[in-house]
Amino acid sequence: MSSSASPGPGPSESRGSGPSAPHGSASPGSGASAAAHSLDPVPPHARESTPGHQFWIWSGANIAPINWVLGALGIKLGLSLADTIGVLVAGNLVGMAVFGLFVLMGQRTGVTQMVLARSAFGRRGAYLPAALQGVMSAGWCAVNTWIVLDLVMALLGQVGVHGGTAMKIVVVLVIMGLQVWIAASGFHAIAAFEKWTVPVTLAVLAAMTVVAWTKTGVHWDHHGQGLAGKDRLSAMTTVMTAIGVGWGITWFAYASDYSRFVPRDVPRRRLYAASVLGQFVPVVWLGVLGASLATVSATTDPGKLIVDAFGALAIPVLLLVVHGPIATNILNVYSCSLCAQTADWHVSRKAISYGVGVFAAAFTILLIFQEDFANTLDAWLGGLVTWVVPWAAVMAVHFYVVRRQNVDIDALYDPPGRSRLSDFRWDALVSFILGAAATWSFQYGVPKALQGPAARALGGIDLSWLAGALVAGILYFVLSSRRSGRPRVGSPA
Ligand SMILES: Nc1ccnc(=O)[nH]1
Repeated sequence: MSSSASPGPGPSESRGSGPSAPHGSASPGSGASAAAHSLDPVPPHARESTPGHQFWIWSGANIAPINWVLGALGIKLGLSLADTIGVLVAGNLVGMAVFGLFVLMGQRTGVTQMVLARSAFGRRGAYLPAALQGVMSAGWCAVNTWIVLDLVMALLGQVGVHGGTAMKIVVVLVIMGLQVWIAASGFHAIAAFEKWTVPVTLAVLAAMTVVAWTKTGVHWDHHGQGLAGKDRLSAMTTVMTAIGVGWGITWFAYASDYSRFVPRDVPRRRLYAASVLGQFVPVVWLGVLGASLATVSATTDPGKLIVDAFGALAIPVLLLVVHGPIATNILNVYSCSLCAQTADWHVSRKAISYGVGVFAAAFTILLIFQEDFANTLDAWLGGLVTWVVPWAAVMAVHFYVVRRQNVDIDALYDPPGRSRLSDFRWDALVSFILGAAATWSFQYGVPKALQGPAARALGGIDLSWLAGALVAGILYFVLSSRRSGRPRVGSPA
């Protein structure tokens, strides 16, 4: 086993600052400023995270109302409750199992997910996934904030505080300010926030669930629109892409940004289990809660149904609802700032975080005036799966099959133009682009633009994630082995 996967005495070793030192310019590998530290491999002495932290981070990221809203999607598309729950459980089992593989990349290398992408895509080729991931995480920041607004207003109304659009905008600004502030403080602030707040939130969620399942009259035998044959398969596969497998997939591009703080001697199995369960438990729990409540009322938000059934929960539910976007978006803002640095944007991580906040606040306010909820949401999720799937397939094949987990860490930080990696690695870029085309062709989303020709030919069955993963993964394997023969362990990649 080569030692090349350990950070070694890289540039960060001599800096001695914490992993989130925020000042100055980001010039990874220059050795000149503490700022680059947020992108550099995390040195062994700064790796203090545990599987427990990772569990709370990933649970926090998913104990959010967006998950019950999405759980209701299957019911809205006419599926029975049993089919909806089946898709949620099976899809997330598969999606999260693969998510765990991306978590392990970070522990092994100490490197962020998008810097790792340089290994496959090239020093400048990685600008493409980094830019996409940057836009996606900033977009999430807006979507997660927007999705709770109506509910926050309804709950505030319950406790006697009433207001209109102006008050919604105030709520956006307060939530955005909080989340950007925590994210700008860095990984330790994020880990501490999740560790202290998530257990409380889980308790509220448990109380909500008891009320939901005893007092609201859930129809456990809900048959939906009695879909059968192709119609049923079409709706099930659409839900699978959006929130079954698709949900785990949307998190692949974040995994290593947090697991890089876990020491290498922590057993991989424990880290894998903690991270995968941290995602799986709240996603499926909230999804099932949302789906079951959608059988009571297709139009009323589940949080509102619960408060209507049990008014005393109004304040705890309000806290849970406001906590949701904050716990998720601190990850989005933090990972977004790492993306900007990966694209050699020489601005401090803190400045980027505040910039993301301003952009996301503006975008959230724009969404307030957007009417078509389901369309907007499915378009957003479908669009993500289109690029994350082929990127992830290339990365997984590159890291686990081609490089056999041995990536030359120092080479990742060579300056652009003079990198031991090529600037652009076309085998990865071509596989990525053709994989994205395949994903889109096989997609059958809610909006027309996300209904590709292959999916239409199949009568509306959505196999996008599978098609994209196979095309990008197999193509990358073939191209990369043709180019270099069998790659030598430990050679720059
Ligand atoms: N599913 C998600 C992936 C990434 N960020 C989010 O906020 N949500």
